[in-house]
Amino acid sequence: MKVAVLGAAGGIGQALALLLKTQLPAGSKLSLYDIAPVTPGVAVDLSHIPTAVEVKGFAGQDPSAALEGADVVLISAGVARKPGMDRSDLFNINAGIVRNLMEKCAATCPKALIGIITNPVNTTVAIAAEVLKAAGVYDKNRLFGITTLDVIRSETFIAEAKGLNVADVKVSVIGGHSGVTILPLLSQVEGVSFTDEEVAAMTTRIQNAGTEVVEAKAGGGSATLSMGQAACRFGLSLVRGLQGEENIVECAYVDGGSEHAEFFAQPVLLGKNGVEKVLAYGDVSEFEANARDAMLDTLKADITLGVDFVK
Ligand SMILES: NC(=O)c1ccc[n+]([C@@H]2O[C@H](COP(=O)([O-])OP(=O)(O)OC[C@H]3O[C@@H](n4cnc5c(N)ncnc54)[C@H](O)[C@@H]3O)[C@@H](O)[C@H]2O)c1
Ligand SMILES: O=C(O)C[C@H](O)C(=O)O
Repeated sequence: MKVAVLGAAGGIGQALALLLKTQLPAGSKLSLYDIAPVTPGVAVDLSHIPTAVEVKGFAGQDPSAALEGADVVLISAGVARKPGMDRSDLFNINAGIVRNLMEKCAATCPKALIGIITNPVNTTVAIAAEVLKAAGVYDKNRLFGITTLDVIRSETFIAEAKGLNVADVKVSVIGGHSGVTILPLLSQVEGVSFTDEEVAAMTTRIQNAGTEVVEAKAGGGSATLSMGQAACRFGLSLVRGLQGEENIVECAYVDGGSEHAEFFAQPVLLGKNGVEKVLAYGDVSEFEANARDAMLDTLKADITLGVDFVK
């Protein structure tokens, strides 16, 4: 199994690479690419960790060598927010970065499962899809916006608030990955109940958690370590699915035939071809139904921005 990380010298990329080096199955290959010249050095550094995962690093303008034979590609290349910015403010720089990297993926590893981390995810995933379509290699089951950070935040915050063992807390987060498009389905969390006030406050906390980190880092970037963990969890789930393990379910932002929008985050069953089945997200409360319906104009506009950028 070969996993490529694009943006591997960055805050997320290095954390993710470390976790993958220690957690990928024995015999895996880890391929690190970034425009930063330090990237081969990051790979050398990681290669001294005694696990049966081979690491190679590539720098420069062309990621092709890093992508050759990749089964999974995780993309965190791009710029991150500073205080006062929305994720959409990253579009001007990150849209072109994702488009260019996806052109290389389409040419070099068109069958790979591709997970997009680079923000604004609601839009960059649409860009990725359009590039793959233009190259004639689009398979909607192989492209994912990684929204796992919203899931692990929800698990953490709910466990803290309710005094639960976090390992027992399971939460679906649907919609997209920014502001009101992030919708945790608190009504479905087993073994806990929330007052209306708690639901409103917890939903807002989860929606604003990225900003919480951006402000706490005070100009030093956005979430990197928690995102490294989230991307590792998601990447390992993709690998497990590819290896034929059953019942691997993660929430992800996919082109899954949703009635709500062309791309929509919801639980998906993963398998040997990526998305095996898009799962229904189940019954929702009145609060959640209203929040879901209220997000759709924003989400659709985010998607259209990406489609138009490529077309
Ligand atoms: N999906 C999520 O939940 C989530 C969470 C956190 C951050 N993010 C996003 O992830 C992205 C990366 O964040 P970060 O904190 O790692 O930023 P960072 O600045 O620390 O790292 C970004 C890396 O991308 C590299 N890069 C830039 N252009 C490149 C290109 N064309 N090809 C290859 N590499 C390139 C840079 O050299 C840098 O090493 C940001 O857009 C951020 O908003 C997403
Ligand atoms: O908030 C950001 O800009 C980064 C990321 O999307 C996050 O949710 O932490």
